[in-house]
Amino acid sequence: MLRYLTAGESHGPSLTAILDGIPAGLAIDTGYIDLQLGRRQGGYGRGGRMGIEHDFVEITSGVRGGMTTGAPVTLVVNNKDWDNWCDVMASGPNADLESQQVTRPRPGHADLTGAIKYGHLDMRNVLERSSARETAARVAAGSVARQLLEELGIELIGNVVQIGSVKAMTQDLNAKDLERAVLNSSVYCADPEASQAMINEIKQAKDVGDTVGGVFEIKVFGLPAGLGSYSQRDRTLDGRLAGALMSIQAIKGVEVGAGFAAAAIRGSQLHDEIFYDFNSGFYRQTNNAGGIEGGMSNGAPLVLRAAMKPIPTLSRPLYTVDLKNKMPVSAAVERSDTCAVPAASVVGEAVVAWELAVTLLEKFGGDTMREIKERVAAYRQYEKSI
Ligand SMILES: Cc1cc2nc3c(=O)[nH]c(=O)nc-3n(C[C@H](O)[C@H](O)[C@H](O)COP(=O)(O)O)c2cc1C
Ligand SMILES: C=C(O[C@@H]1CC(C(=O)O)=C[C@@H](OP(=O)(O)O)[C@H]1O)C(=O)O
Repeated sequence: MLRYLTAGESHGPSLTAILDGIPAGLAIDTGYIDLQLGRRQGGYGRGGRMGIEHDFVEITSGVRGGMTTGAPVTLVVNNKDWDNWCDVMASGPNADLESQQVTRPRPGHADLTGAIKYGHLDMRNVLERSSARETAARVAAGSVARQLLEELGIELIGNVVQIGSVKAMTQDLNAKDLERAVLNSSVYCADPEASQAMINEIKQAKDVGDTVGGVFEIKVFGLPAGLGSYSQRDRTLDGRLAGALMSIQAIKGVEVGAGFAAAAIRGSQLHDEIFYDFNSGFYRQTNNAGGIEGGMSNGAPLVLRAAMKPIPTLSRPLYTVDLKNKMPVSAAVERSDTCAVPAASVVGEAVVAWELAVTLLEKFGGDTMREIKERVAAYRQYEKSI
């Protein structure tokens, strides 16, 4: 069974992910993990914190000589900002709990409900863990899963398709060309014209002390048919991927394939007709299903979209109520991002990669990469020959 946990506060010393169930014999390239961590820090619209951090991974267990051993893999990403926060964040009795106390909850953030739930007056105790800083650990974990998938010929890439009201044109590209186009854009959008308009949209929001959200699309190429299952509801691939994407901070909607648009068209226009080729097996000429039918991958590329709301911390803050005296005040203003949709797209890639690795190991089992590769290769032959 493949699973992981993360721990760590936004301004604490570090973030940690413990990955359990990673098969032995997987080559781990820390440079690859660092590349993904760097992408997550980037994207036009990020705030001052990203100028402080320079994320890279340290592996403290489960890997020897660049190969996984089958033992739990521990990944650590240090917070450089800790140096500026160690007095406030110290775990001992001498911590300076007063100076950075947060008592003015930000509408749209976890502050108020977290304070009620965990019984805090100082909402620093909430925001430290609810912060999307935690997604650095998730990207590190997802990058390990992604290396496993890549060894099996499965590739994925996130593409920002909307920022505020600016939408990109559909890009029907193969995995490599899509990745190239995304990496070329400072908002991680494969459509160069839309990229520039998206940057302007973010600038305009920032100029008036506001924030902006958007939509990213994750495409996965090279999946075998049959990951996930219809046999129990908690095993459906679409349910699990939607859950993974919705678990990212500020994600408020997920679509698979035609998604919400499917509700407005007839079945005859929507469903992907099935064809057969004697060399390559079953295929479809359209992909409105987004690569999932009956809770299982159907062999076509996966197409998932996630909608992100605008960042809750505004430099022209909204009204709120001070927890100390219940008087109306402006919400706390923390240093903040204006738009983090490009970063969220990299987090989306990571959580999707992880979930796919889980379902893949569920189907094929195996404690070593050799076993898994043999089983996947045999299954791919079977898929073609059926
Ligand atoms: C990559 C990323 C960066 C984020 N940056 C900020 C930020 O700088 N300021 C902020 O208030 N919220 C930021 N958020 C969003 C909050 O973390 C999120 O809205 C909050 O945790 C409440 O969760 P919810 O929106 O899912 O309800 C970011 C989210 C992501 C995914
Ligand atoms: C630190 C990261 O994102 C943070 C997410 C975040 C939030 O409230 O979610 C608030 C900001 O933190 P700070 O208050 O330290 O500037 C972002 O910078 C990161 O992505 O690595």
